[in-house]
Amino acid sequence: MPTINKAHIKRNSEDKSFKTTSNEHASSSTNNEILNEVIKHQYALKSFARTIENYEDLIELDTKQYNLDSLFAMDIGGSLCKIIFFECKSENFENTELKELFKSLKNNIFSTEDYGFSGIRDRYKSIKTKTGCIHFILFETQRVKNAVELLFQNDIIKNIKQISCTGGGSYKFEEYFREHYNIEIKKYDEFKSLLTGLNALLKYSPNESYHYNIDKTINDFDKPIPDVYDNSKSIFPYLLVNVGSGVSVLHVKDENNFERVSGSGIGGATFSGLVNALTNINSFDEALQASRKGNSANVNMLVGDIYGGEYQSFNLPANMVASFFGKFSKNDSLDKASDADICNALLVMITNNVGQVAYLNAMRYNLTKIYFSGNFLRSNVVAMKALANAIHFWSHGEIQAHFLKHEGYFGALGTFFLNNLSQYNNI
Ligand SMILES: Nc1ncnc2c1ncn2[C@@H]1O[C@H](COP(=O)(O)OP(=O)(O)OP(=O)(O)O)[C@@H](O)[C@H]1O
Ligand SMILES: CC(C)(CO)[C@@H](O)C(=O)NCCC(=O)O
Repeated sequence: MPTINKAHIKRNSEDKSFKTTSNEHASSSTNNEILNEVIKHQYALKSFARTIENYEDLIELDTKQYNLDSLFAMDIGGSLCKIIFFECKSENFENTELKELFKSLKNNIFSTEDYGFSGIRDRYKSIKTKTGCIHFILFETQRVKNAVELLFQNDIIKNIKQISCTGGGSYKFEEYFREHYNIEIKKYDEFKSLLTGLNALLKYSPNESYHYNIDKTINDFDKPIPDVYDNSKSIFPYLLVNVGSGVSVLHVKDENNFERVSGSGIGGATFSGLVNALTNINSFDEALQASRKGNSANVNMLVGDIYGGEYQSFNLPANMVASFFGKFSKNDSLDKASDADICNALLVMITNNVGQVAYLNAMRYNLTKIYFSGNFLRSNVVAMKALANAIHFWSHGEIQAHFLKHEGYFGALGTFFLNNLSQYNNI
């Protein structure tokens, strides 16, 4: 078995164009660029999906029954733990002790937008409902234990008896929650939750989904364009491609009818894992930013490297990737690649693979609409545009790629709805 010579790459990364060798060495200008890009994307989505409307079908939470348990829902995945916090009105608590605890919980959560090493509250994603506001928080799954302690102080934990939860971690951490906090995990299936959250927002929250205009001659090529729905038409059927740690592909036929038709083990954690193994970069956002500066031709074997130019008979241009990371098969090429080149090649490789799996499954089930969810696409504009272009190109414009403001939060949101909304009580 060949071993990846990470140390070799790291040792030789000194003279490369992108010099981020660790978090502490990242220059402030790099950090600013990351921030700018993320803020620009978030700013564009700011006005999307801010409320839940059209309540005829979506019955509101029963305001008389609030307790601290029902305000939370979690989705503990392979990489990230997503948490929903529902901020109801404090007068909904009849019990004075609970009312006070709720106030201190709110103070704790809203005193900051960053919790510990990895926790983030996505302020621009919060959604107003008739009786309160839904907030979205995430942590790295490896820090889920700290997350509980940071969010809920001791006196609050004692008053939480049960938390609704989905994702693999609802099984993996069940015992831990019981033993350490005396909290029971109420489990919900991850795909049922994912679709409950997604369908609710597609139907009731204006502009949850958006697309990119793939015509580069149009000025707003760079901007996410909100999808406009005709309320008299069904949102079904569609293909959902969830790019989390791994990739799951769901054929969604209608509200209560879906099938997991495909998947791929080449997903978000593959990206993060290989960035970690091959470079000195150790955060997802930094890797995305680095990928923008990289030249993957230092890493990938191109058609031109094999043919000396294009492969004319079959229309394969010289700059087309013949084999991702193919140049690494020659030892001396390792020295020529920077961390940024590697990040770029990895991002494109994984995105291309996701795109192909998505396109082929859409063809297989004759679907013209693909939604992409999951945190691999979190502020990942490069990947989203690449997916939009690839799907358009391969399908000759017949299939459109759609993206979602709440990217990786639908599982947690669906769990929150399933646990609280009476319309789902019979499920
Ligand atoms: N701040 C971040 N920290 C770590 N990974 C991030 C971050 N932001 C985005 N990601 C990417 O998102 C991926 C996880 O996505 P998501 O939260 O949808 O999946 P998951 O629920 O953890 O995984 P699964 O559903 O497969 O169990 C990571 O593997 C990484 O590629
Ligand atoms: C295992 C799950 C479902 C956990 O969310 C996900 O990571 C996934 O779909 N992985 C890909 C598995 C496959 O190759 O089909």
